Amino acid sequence: MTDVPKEVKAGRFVRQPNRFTDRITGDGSGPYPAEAGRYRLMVSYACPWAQRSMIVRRLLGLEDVVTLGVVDPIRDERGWRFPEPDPVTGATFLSELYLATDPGYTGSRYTVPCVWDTTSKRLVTNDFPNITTMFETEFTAFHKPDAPDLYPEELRPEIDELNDLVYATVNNGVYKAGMATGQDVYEEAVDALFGTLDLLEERLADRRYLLGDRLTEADVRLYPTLARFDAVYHGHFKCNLRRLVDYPNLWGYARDLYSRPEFGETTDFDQIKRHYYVTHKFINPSGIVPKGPDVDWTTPHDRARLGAA
Ligand SMILES: N[C@@H](CCC(=O)N[C@@H](CS)C(=O)NCC(=O)O)C(=O)O
Repeated sequence: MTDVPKEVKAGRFVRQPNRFTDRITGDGSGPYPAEAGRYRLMVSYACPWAQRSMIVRRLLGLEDVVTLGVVDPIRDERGWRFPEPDPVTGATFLSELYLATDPGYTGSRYTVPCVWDTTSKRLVTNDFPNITTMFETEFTAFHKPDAPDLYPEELRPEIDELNDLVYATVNNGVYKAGMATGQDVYEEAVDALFGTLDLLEERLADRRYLLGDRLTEADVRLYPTLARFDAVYHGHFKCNLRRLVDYPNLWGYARDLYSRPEFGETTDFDQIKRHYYVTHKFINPSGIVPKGPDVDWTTPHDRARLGAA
């Protein structure tokens, strides 16, 4: 397992395209109508892309509508494994679900998050941005009464634009830095990452959330990367120009979100650290998991002064 991943080409990490990109529909058109109890979201607590879908599922009150399957945090060459055979699908490895859907699957990885349809016994999607926006826009009939509108029509252009920047330089930027096997490629990724973090720090000086005084999809996209920053990306991925705790606004913003159960209870620092440090053997051959950092995510954040809850 010390081999460089297949997705690193000429020193540069190029993420594989998502194989399954179907959509569940609220209006019942197409093969995957939104229905309570029909779909199962497969996640790992370690994975930032999966945490976003768990946060949105909780914020919208979809816990009884879309069930949750959770894999072990440590992966070997067989990929993600369920601690017990998954009671709904019977799978022991996540790969079984990929191969049941497409026996000729040729991707180099079987990824979480993904959504399984218990009726057709197929994966509907493993396209993480599609999963959150699908919960937000196609499951409205099942949202809890006071559910926030995380993807309001009038803010979509601004949310999408910000998400594109945050994806390229921050969410995926940390992977580009961490997986780089060329010095220039690494430095380019780190410079872009901290350039965006500096911008976000400024943006959050007078706004409680990225879009102002309401929580949106943009916050859900950024948070899981911040939650992993000092614990993993700063050391393991060499993103060490600054730590999250060195950015007063970003750090306060991250603690503000962490204090809500949808964010805090889906953040498992132990699984996060064990996953990255043990699974990425080509970066950390010893598999030693560092003890630190010694950071208190529950210190008061004083962000309420900037706007609504
Ligand atoms: N679907 C996206 C993002 C999801 C993703 O990368 N998930 C990671 C965990 S954070 C995963 O499942 N990796 C499995 C593997 O590398 O075998 C992708 O294919 O790149």
